[in-house]
Amino acid sequence: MTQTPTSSVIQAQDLGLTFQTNDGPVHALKDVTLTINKGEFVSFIGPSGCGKTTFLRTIADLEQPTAGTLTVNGMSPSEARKARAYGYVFQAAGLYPWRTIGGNIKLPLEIMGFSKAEQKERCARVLELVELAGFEKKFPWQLSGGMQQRASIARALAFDADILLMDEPFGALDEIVRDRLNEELLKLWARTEKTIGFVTHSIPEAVYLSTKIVVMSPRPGRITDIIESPLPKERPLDIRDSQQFIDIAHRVREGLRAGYDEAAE
Ligand SMILES: Nc1ncnc2c1ncn2[C@@H]1O[C@H](COP(=O)(O)OP(=O)(O)OP(=O)(O)O)[C@@H](O)[C@H]1O
Repeated sequence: MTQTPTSSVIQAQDLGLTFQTNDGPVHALKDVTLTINKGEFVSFIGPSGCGKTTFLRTIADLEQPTAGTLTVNGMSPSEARKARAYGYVFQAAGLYPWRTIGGNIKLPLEIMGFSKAEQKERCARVLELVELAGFEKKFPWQLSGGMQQRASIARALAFDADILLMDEPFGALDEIVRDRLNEELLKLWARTEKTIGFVTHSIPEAVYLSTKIVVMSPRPGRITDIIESPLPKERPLDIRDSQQFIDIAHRVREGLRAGYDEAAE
């Protein structure tokens, strides 16, 4: 088998972000050094307030770092945003209720000035990818929560950016739907070869999905462990019963506990 050379897509070096608030400075990120390579699926896990969302938002140029350096595809986050380097999926599906699913997916494409024909073609393609073909004319309220979240993923995929940033996209869904979407997301990742940054609170979700798991802890928000997953790329759901899976989950839990202990000191 030939090994594809790894190239770094996101590179953070000693990255810091301190918010100045009325209650004093909040160190949302401190000394974050991380490389995300092309085609990796990287999860960020940690307790509330450890800076997971802030890190994703900094990559997306929605927050400005106060220390260190960050590059996305070799560019500054602002240049990468202008080059439409990524799609972003938020915690809530965030679909406009007065627009159909197709209308929601086409909206950013409209704003970007894609032709009607191109919008139609892209919309059909991404709906197919998330297995929602045939739902283009439905309104969000006619879809289940899981389907709405898939539509929101389709909208993020419509730009065809190489990087997909996902902030707890399945957090509000029940476990059975979440399992199914996790499986579908892995298939989608394998088909599209995107680089994915994924925020979660769930240890099984992080271990099941990721090639790399970044464990974080709060006050200040920092990385306590980076785990390269030895699991194969092809992952049936029952891989979660394997010893290898249990061992990785154990290491994530240990990393989380270490972060808690340090923060309490
Ligand atoms: N705009 C802001 N102004 C001030 N403080 C902020 C701002 N955004 C985030 N913070 C603070 O920065 C820290 C990190 O927040 P962040 O939302 O990144 O954490 P998180 O790990 O994503 O948490 P959660 O799991 O609850 O979403 C928190 O203490 C939060 O209160």
